Amino acid sequence: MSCELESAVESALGQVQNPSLGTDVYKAGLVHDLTVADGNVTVALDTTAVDPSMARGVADAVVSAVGGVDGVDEVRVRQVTPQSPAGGGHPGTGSPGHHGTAPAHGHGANTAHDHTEESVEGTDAFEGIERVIAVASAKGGVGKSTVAVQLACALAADHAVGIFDADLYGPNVPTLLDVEGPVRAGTDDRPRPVETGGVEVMSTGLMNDSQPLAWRGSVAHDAVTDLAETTAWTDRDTLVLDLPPGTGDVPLSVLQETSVDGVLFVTTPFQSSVADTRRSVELFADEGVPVLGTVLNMASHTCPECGDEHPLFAGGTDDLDVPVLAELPFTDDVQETAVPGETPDPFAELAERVTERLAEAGHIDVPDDAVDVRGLDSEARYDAVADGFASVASGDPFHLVSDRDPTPVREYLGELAGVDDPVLAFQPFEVEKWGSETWVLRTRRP
Ligand SMILES: Nc1ncnc2c1ncn2[C@@H]1O[C@H](COP(=O)(O)OP(=O)(O)OP(=O)(O)O)[C@@H](O)[C@H]1O
Repeated sequence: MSCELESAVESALGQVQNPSLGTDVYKAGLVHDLTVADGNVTVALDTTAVDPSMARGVADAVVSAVGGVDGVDEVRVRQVTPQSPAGGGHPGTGSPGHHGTAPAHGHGANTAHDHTEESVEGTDAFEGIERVIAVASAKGGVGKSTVAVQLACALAADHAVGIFDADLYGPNVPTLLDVEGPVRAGTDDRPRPVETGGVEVMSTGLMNDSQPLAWRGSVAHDAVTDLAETTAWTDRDTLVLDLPPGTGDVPLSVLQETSVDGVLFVTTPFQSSVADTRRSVELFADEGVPVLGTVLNMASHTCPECGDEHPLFAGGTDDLDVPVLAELPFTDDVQETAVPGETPDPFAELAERVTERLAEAGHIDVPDDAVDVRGLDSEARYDAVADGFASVASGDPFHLVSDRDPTPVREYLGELAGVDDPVLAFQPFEVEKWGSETWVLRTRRP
């Protein structure tokens, strides 16, 4: 460990203001632990005392400030609570409470600088996987895991599919697919998924009691994102993510910290379930996660005697603002073990609808004058941002479309605007993720 680097990092942390407490994050005691090793910096940050609306901004500012220190290659911010162990991540990996890329100091359209955005990388749990589809539900027991597993099996007919069970407390994906652990680690110490019929499966339900789950002591969302990040998938193009039910901390942080292209909600048509789903859909949409649609599960039952179809729940779906992609009957087929590539009809159709909706979600709703830096190299990105920003008057909106998390660009915008504290100056500063490679930033020129 280099002492110079460590003290440079500390002094960068001293520059990050905590707007709630009116002092820097270091003095405010928010930094619980700091590890600097070969250019990799991990900051254990407790933002529980910070106004929740600003906590994310503080974490972003830490990534930005530390990422700007010469010699820093990667910055991770691990969110900790006063009770959680600062170093409670998976051994050797660290758990990514928040991560991000950060630009270096002094970058500018005309500045030749080696330390560009590309040289400072965060880790993305599902990096390299073309499309990640999350399956969520407002309530438990509505068939979310069943739909997730059947969807994965249907997509496996044409794709290399993985399924990740993010339900720490009720992991039932292994049971539905009839697979067992234990999970084995490769030479790189990363857990290998278990495979069935070409589908790769990872779940805490595959771990047996004797396996040293260091992350058991960690907060739940860290445990899940940690496992997501370390799992050694093999060349998957599609990943189905079975979220825990509800809209608590765990599903939300999993969505925030992974590259999810779209979420599918599962509900029964029962009135209160639909009403809860509507609220959950709004919440997820507020988080910037594209909601693909809903599945109405156990909608009807076909009488084996007379062959007539009977609705199972009273109520409708008028309340839902998102399309219903499938109505699934209550059938015994669904209760049988799911087999990759051999899926009951309604799920094959659902897979097609989901694929269509994913393509539609690629459409981005931004004004024509938004600056689009997707696909540009580092220098061209800075040029495009500088040009676009120059044409924006003080108080007017500025929109940026990027193929990576644009949060660190705030520092650069701050330089362009000549403000001392970009976190305070750029309000609002909203980053919305539209897909695994599309982010939209909405802010105003101070
Ligand atoms: N369409 C269906 N027809 C018949 N049985 C179904 C159907 N959908 C789900 N089930 C059954 O309902 C039970 C609950 O399903 P599942 O475990 O998928 O729900 P869940 O929403 O994931 O629950 P939780 O998240 O609370 O664990 C399972 O026994 C499953 O086989």
